[in-house]
Amino acid sequence: MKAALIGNPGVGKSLIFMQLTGLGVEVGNMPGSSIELMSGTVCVDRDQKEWLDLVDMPGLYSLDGQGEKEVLVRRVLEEPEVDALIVVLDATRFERNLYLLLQIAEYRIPMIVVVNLTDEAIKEGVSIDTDALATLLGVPVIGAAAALGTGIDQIVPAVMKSAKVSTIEVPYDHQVEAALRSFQKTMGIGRRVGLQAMQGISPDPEMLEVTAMVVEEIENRHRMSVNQIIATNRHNYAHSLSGRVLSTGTHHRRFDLDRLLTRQFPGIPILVGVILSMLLIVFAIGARLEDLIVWGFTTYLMTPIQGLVLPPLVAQLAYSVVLALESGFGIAFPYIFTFYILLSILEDSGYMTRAAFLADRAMHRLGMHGEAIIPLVLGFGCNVPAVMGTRLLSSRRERVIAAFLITMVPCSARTVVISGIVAKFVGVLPALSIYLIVLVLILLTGVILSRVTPGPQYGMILEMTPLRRPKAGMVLRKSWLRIQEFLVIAMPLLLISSVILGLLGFYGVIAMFQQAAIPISEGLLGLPSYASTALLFGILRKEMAFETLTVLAGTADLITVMTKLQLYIFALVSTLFVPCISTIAVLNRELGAKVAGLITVYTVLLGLGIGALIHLLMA
Ligand SMILES: Nc1nc2c(ncn2[C@@H]2O[C@H](COP(=O)(O)OP(=O)(O)OP(=O)(O)O)[C@@H](O)[C@H]2O)c(=O)[nH]1
Ligand SMILES: [Mg+2]
Repeated sequence: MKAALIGNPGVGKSLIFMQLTGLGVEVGNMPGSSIELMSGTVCVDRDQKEWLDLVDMPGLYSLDGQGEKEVLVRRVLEEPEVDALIVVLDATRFERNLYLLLQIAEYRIPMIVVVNLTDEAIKEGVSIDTDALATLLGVPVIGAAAALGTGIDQIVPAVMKSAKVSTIEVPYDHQVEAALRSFQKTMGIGRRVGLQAMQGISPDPEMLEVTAMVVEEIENRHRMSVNQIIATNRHNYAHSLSGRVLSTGTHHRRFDLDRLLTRQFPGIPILVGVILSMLLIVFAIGARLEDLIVWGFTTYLMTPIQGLVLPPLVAQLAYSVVLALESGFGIAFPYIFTFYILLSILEDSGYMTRAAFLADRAMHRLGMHGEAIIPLVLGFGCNVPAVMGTRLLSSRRERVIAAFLITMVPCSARTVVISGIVAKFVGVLPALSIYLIVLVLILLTGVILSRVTPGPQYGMILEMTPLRRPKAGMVLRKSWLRIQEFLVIAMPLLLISSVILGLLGFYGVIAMFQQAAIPISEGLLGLPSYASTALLFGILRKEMAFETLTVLAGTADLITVMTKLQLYIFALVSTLFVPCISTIAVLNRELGAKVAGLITVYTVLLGLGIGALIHLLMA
């Protein structure tokens, strides 16, 4: 048996999925945490070997529309394998959640309803009569608070035993109803298919042609689009249903934190403060952890290996492997993990949506909406999931712009380079100035792109998720999940490329490259010639630029072999210069080779250009 979780964004579908299957998925207090289907199994009865296949779907506000998520979810609903739906509703946004439920009911798939977030609702003085709702809908209704684990144990038994097709039906405008009846009679098509066809959603061009004529007639009479008529009917019905089951008590609002966070003042200074403190914490904690892990690696692995007498090629290979492990675990891990923890706290507290709200105006200048700030901020962690996160944006135009800007955002690996080289040897202020330069370049690039990128702009619906106290277990779990992704994607790549580059070095190919690149490294940027090799390694994983530089310079105390200006330029260029291989791969997958190629060329030119400019001005 197969069941799918469906509902608005941020209602707790992924949390319920996780609790039922024990599998880790992204849970976040911001819209669009899930963008892909995720499936797992739940053991219903061990003795009878009974299993329930469960699918977690991305959240959406409506099933109409041609967005990627809508198309994806509709496809699942049309699959004959889906035996039951678990419709998850947010008790604190009940009426709007019912709107989607009414649409889901039109698919006539057996379902159960979970009214989640009842703990939040109680705080707001809202209560929902689940029995009355069950009677109105004709399906089982479970009250739940997934974060506390209440109600979760009733879900699977209800799905297995009592899921039913809901009896609820929206009464539409009588002309729409008449049209639906005539479609049924003449073409034998059901209510849901007819409604969708009237809204232009159908795989059958003939049907669209027939419905288009009817639609035109209705629209002429109502002076309103059929989409609007249908949506209004649903809204009104959801409103009346909600009125019959929801009651509000008096609720006292304490201190209104939201007003502080979402106004230009003091919202913007707070936002800047939050981002700055995040960076400083990552610098500080990451550096401590890094010292500790690198020390361990050197003492227990590197030194013993160097002590062994091995054939040169074997020694080189062993060295490459240890180097990759060290740069993965020792250098990237401490910064990335610290960053992910902070990011998860921000997400779960609900602050991210406040940031998006504040950023909306600025984002419009860049040809995007406020919600684009979410993937952009994710980019500080790792560009790869951030580029995947652009799927939540509504148009390709926005996705292309966002992808361009995301690849410029200093990810945690670049933070490693900046903090390990500049913050450590040059100073904290110069390190922050790199972020400032990058920010200015991102803004300029955004303004230019929004002028030159063709395509329509859409309106935005940004969900203001409630402010909540993040839960430690959840934050750790999510950070761990993300770091696993990093280990799975990045570590193998790091190992392979470290070995390949080690071999290239062994056979003298790198020396040739280094020689050929002297006009750029020494001439254009004023760096030592081996810097070009370090930059080349940086394409694999950004922090490897730093690691390689140390190796080639022959000392971890870089300040003894390079000037402060050289270190600064090196860090700046490697920050801007080409996204890493994994990012290029995901850009290629998400937006095509052309966009991936353009972004790559642009960032190379930008990195070299800015580096050369600073060299010219300061040297
Ligand atoms: N207080 C409270 N918080 C909850 C409850 N259920 C979920 N949450 C929180 O709500 C946020 C959103 O949960 P998710 O499980 O990511 O929601 P989702 O429906 O999968 O969201 P999308 O994937 O964006 O559609 C997370 O911060 C959860 O911890 C609940 O019953 N009570
Ligand atoms: Mg989810």
